[in-house]
Amino acid sequence: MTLQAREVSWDRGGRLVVDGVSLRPEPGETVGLLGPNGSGKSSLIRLLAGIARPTAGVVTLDARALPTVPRREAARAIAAVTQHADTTADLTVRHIVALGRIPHRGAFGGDRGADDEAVAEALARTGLTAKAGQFWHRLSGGERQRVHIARALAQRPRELLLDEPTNHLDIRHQLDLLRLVCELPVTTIAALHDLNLAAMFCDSLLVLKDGRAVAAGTPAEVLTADLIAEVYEVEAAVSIGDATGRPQIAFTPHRPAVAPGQP
Ligand SMILES: Nc1ncnc2c1ncn2[C@@H]1O[C@H](COP(=O)(O)OP(=O)(O)OP(=O)(O)O)[C@@H](O)[C@H]1O
Repeated sequence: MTLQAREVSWDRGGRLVVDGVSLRPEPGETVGLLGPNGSGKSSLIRLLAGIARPTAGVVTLDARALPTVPRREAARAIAAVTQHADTTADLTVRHIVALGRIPHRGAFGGDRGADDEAVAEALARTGLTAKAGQFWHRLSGGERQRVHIARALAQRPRELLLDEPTNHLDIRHQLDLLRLVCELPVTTIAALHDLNLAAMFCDSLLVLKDGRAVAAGTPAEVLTADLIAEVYEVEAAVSIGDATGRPQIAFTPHRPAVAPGQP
């Protein structure tokens, strides 16, 4: 059992930005959410995180409607790193990562040893151990992004929701982060823009367009040249990598051919 969406819709300001989308990840798998700007990826992540409620359909955690799950239980199970996550307080990296432990604290405090261990592990996994004492305002954009991921990891969630987790990272850190996410025994749903990274690391993909799910399946099933032309309106050649057995996408500078009669 995992976090699932059943036919969820979200009317946001009079427009359906998520329109009847279902998502049923296998426990432990990494799901890539794809789609052009404005297709509803962040909105779906907000619904799955319980930050917003769907106007139709239901998000479930272990088959229970999310609003009926006790707040603390949901906060322990689900960690979300949303877009533009920021912190105004000027804390050190270690303090910010330790905020991920808050859902584990009871009325009489928590297990200090377990907290310290989880924070140290999250810092190490995200390559931030040497930066633990540094203040937030002295970090680069990519380092800040890794701090947010580390905070989510320190929470030791079962379900991890990531909205464009690699957008500020250099290529090494992009690869490191996605490799890490895949190795974690955690169900991860990540909105991604880079189709090659999605193909390389995700177990399955869900493609959104105008709020609707237009394709779902393994990267090889989903990432065809036709689908890329239809959804992103770009021309691409798709091959299967010898070393990876996964699709590799090479884009061309041309616009895809349009059907006769279309503008
Ligand atoms: N606060 C809001 N109120 C009303 N509509 C919104 C709001 N935020 C976003 N939208 C609209 O919802 C739609 C989906 O946006 P969303 O951010 O979910 O897309 P996305 O796929 O994550 O896009 P991107 O790749 O650009 O991050 C867009 O058309 C957007 O204009």
